[in-house]
Amino acid sequence: MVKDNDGRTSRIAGLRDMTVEARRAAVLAAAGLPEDASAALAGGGALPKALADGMIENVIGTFELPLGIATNFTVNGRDYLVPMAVEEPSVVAAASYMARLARGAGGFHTSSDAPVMRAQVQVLRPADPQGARQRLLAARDELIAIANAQDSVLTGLGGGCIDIEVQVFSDTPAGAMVILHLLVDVRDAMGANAVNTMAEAVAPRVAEIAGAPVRLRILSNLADRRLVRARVELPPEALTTEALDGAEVVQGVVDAAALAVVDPYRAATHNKGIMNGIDAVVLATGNDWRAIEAGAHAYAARSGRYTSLSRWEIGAGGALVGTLELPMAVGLVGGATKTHPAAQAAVRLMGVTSARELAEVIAAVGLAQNLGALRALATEGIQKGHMTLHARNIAILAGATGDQVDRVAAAIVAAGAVTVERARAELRDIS
Ligand SMILES: CC(C)(COP(=O)([O-])OP(=O)([O-])OC[C@H]1O[C@@H](n2cnc3c(N)ncnc32)[C@H](O)[C@@H]1OP(=O)([O-])[O-])[C@@H](O)C(=O)NCCC(=O)NCCSC(=O)C[C@@](C)(O)CC(=O)[O-]
Ligand SMILES: NC(=O)C1=CN([C@@H]2O[C@H](COP(=O)(O)OP(=O)(O)OC[C@H]3O[C@@H](n4cnc5c(N)ncnc54)[C@H](OP(=O)(O)O)[C@@H]3O)[C@@H](O)[C@H]2O)C=CC1
Repeated sequence: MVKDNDGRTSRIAGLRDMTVEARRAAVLAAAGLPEDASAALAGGGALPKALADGMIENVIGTFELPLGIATNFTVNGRDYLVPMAVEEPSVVAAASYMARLARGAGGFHTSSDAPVMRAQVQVLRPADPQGARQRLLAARDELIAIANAQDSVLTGLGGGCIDIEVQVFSDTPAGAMVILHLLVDVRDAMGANAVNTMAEAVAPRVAEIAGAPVRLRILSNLADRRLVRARVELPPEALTTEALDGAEVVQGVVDAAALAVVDPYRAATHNKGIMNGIDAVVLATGNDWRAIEAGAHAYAARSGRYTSLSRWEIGAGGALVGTLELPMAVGLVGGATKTHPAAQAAVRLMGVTSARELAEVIAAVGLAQNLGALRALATEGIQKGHMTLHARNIAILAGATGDQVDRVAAAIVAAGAVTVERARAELRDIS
């Protein structure tokens, strides 16, 4: 077992072949977590009804998803076991596989901006939009002070409103508008509530200064001051398959990725593959996946044309170099991150101690997921690996239970017919 310098390891041989209980125990042991984290990760009532009732409205129960662990991740020289809540087969396997390949080449390298969010305050139809803009910019210090008076906890932690920006839209369907942005360092929070409070607090003074009414006061999910970046570099040998040498696979990945740069139809699917990994970790850690999705796709369209969030190039020595950059507004406090017991246990399992560290690991998972799909698409095609794992779902749909599931799944994969009809026939044969 390779261990990193924290004594934690993300490499657990044979994990896939264990029972669910044995896997959970192995994962907790590898993460150095005590047994008491086990119940929260096991599901089956880990989110008490009373707690759920306090989280949203009109609660009638809880809804569960499988929680899997992506293995093999090394990010900036540190090992991470990554919790992923997702319903789609082959996502966890593909991420783990690509992380295993990356691990042999130094793993993933990441960086991130300070956790700065934007809140927007919309001023409607000022008589003098440019004059209003300049008056607001001149009142920068006063507006920052009003904003920061709202959250002494945040400012005490070194965060708070750090700047303002003002933009004029002289022609909208509702006339001219001046939009003030508050730029707020939200530290370890996702930050929506924190910045919304500030936006509402500055609004009356903004209206006074601009000489016109204010309407919207809300954060922007295009968190482009809070970007995260991940990079991986794989020598061609790492990508060699039975049928293709490494250089061919590298070229195949680069070719496949190029279409997503220029074609929105392909970019949507390519980015969906990235979000397969990102959303699963965002969800497992109790974060707001709609916010992450909105930010990612708005960032992908920032030039006016929707494009790929990642880039794949051929670097020195024929290495495959992959890079990903996107907004990542995730937190370790606030929202469900501190109330949901499984989310808290997932964060402990990862061993992240800041929102930025969490964001960076998530970006590494997104890049690994993207490579998993591209490698499969550039070589054997997506159906082989994906459908093999999907076969278990099909077996269950056909009515298989217990050990019938694996037997039926193996039979329909061997027959090359991963369909419910074939699974029913196989089930009849073994019953
Ligand atoms: C599925 C694999 C990994 C099989 O690939 P394989 O070559 O059969 O795998 P393997 O059995 O040789 O195992 C290699 C490693 O993969 C992992 N692995 C392998 N199997 C398991 C498993 N059952 N449970 C847990 N981990 C698994 C595991 O890490 C293992 O190493 P180990 O740690 O064992 O030494 C491969 O075919 C693959 O990566 N396929 C791509 C799958 C994928 O991308 N799925 C996403 C869903 S499709 C989609 O929604 C997005 C898409 C595709 O449209 C995006 C786009 O178009 O860009
Ligand atoms: N468009 C969108 O995306 C929207 C999203 N939301 C929701 O907002 C929620 C997230 O808002 P968020 O502001 O993060 O949540 P919270 O308001 O729950 O948490 C943030 C607060 O936690 C306190 N805090 C304690 N320790 C820290 C620390 N280390 N770093 C930062 N803050 C700390 C701060 O002050 P204090 O203790 O004084 O509160 C801070 O204001 C999510 O549930 C999201 O779904 C809401 C509206 C819109």
